[in-house]
Amino acid sequence: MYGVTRVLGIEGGYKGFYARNTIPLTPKVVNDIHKRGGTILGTSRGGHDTSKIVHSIQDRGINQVYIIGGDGTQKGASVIFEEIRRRGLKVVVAGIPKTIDNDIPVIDRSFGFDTAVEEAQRAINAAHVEAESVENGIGLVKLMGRYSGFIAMYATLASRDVDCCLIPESPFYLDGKGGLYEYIEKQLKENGHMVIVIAEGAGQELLSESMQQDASGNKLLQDVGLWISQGIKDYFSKQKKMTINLKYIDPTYMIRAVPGNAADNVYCTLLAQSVVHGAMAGYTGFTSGLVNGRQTYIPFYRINEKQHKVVITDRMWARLLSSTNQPSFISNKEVIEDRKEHISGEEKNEETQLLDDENCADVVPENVDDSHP
Ligand SMILES: Nc1ncnc2c1ncn2[C@@H]1O[C@H](COP(=O)(O)OP(=O)(O)OP(=O)(O)O)[C@@H](O)[C@H]1O
Ligand SMILES: O=P(O)(O)OC[C@H]1O[C@](O)(CO)[C@@H](O)[C@@H]1O
Repeated sequence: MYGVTRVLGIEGGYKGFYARNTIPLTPKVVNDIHKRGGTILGTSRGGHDTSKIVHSIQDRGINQVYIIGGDGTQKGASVIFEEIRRRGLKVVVAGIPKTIDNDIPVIDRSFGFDTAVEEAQRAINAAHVEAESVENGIGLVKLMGRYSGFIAMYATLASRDVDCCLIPESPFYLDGKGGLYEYIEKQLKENGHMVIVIAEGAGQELLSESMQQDASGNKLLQDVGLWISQGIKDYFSKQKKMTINLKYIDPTYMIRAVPGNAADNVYCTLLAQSVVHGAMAGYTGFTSGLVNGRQTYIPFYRINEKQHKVVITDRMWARLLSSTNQPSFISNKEVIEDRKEHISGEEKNEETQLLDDENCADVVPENVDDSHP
């Protein structure tokens, strides 16, 4: 359509700009890539040397740069865009939101998220089958989500087999009234089994603090799945003298490695075509994505101004609580504070904009435990 004859793929993430060869991306090379998981270009963490990257873009005579990845990648793209602008180069920089975590703000969802939620169903289903087959069975599934629990929340909502979903945004506690152990005991007594989903970033404040970071500067997390498995086993064997059968499933990399599903493949086509149209129309410094179902170009500064996280005082989390019947682990006071924070000024999010304040009673979810300090 635009008469482009040369498209280069940069290998291995940002460091590939200055450390490795390029791959010519011809129609033949990319023809079947949507049927494979992973990336034919390779990926890496760290290695964002802005000056070297922009030198390499200049040296190679590249005039449009399309950068595919998660929230960190979009930040890196923005820094490249600023440097290109500073040098006065005529080079477009555009971002494509691709991450299973769905932690990129503004847009409806990132490419890969839908697939991850779908694939997580298989693990949750396995956990349910295993838990149901034994006496006092607990199926525990760990899902990805370092800082945001979208995969865990949506996988839980989709499955309906989950009795408790733990995410980074919703602090929880183990012992005492309204705690996780009490809830597990109740579920086992009532149903004989239960399924727990935990996002990898959940409850990290309860584990010993890790100071380590990966090459991109992301905090290296402790394995919360192993930790909580051990905690539950110890609690029931030592404190309750009760036999439980806990099966822990960690499908995280298996989920990330699958090819995109149909919905994600359609979304990917839409993102790819739109981002090229945007660049060809002369836009730069933007990420392409759906907002309220409409294709948009969002300036990097808007994409990168905050982290996208589950808002636990919004309706989606309330829907989850009422679907699992788990304790909310938060007090009325915390809910009200949190709502104030999220409803203030222009920060009103899409969910809360559906009703004006005057249409709302002072609603606090019924299942909020008011008794815990
Ligand atoms: N603030 C930043 N400035 C420049 N580069 C950054 C910044 N944050 C991250 N990057 C770079 O972006 C790349 C990807 O970042 P990161 O490893 O955090 O993954 P991501 O894009 O968030 O995707 P995911 O976490 O979903 O795998 C890395 O090369 C990292 O160095
Ligand atoms: O172990 P790795 O390859 O650094 O990736 C783990 C991280 O990648 C992500 O899946 C995003 O791709 C995060 O949810 C997770 O914390």
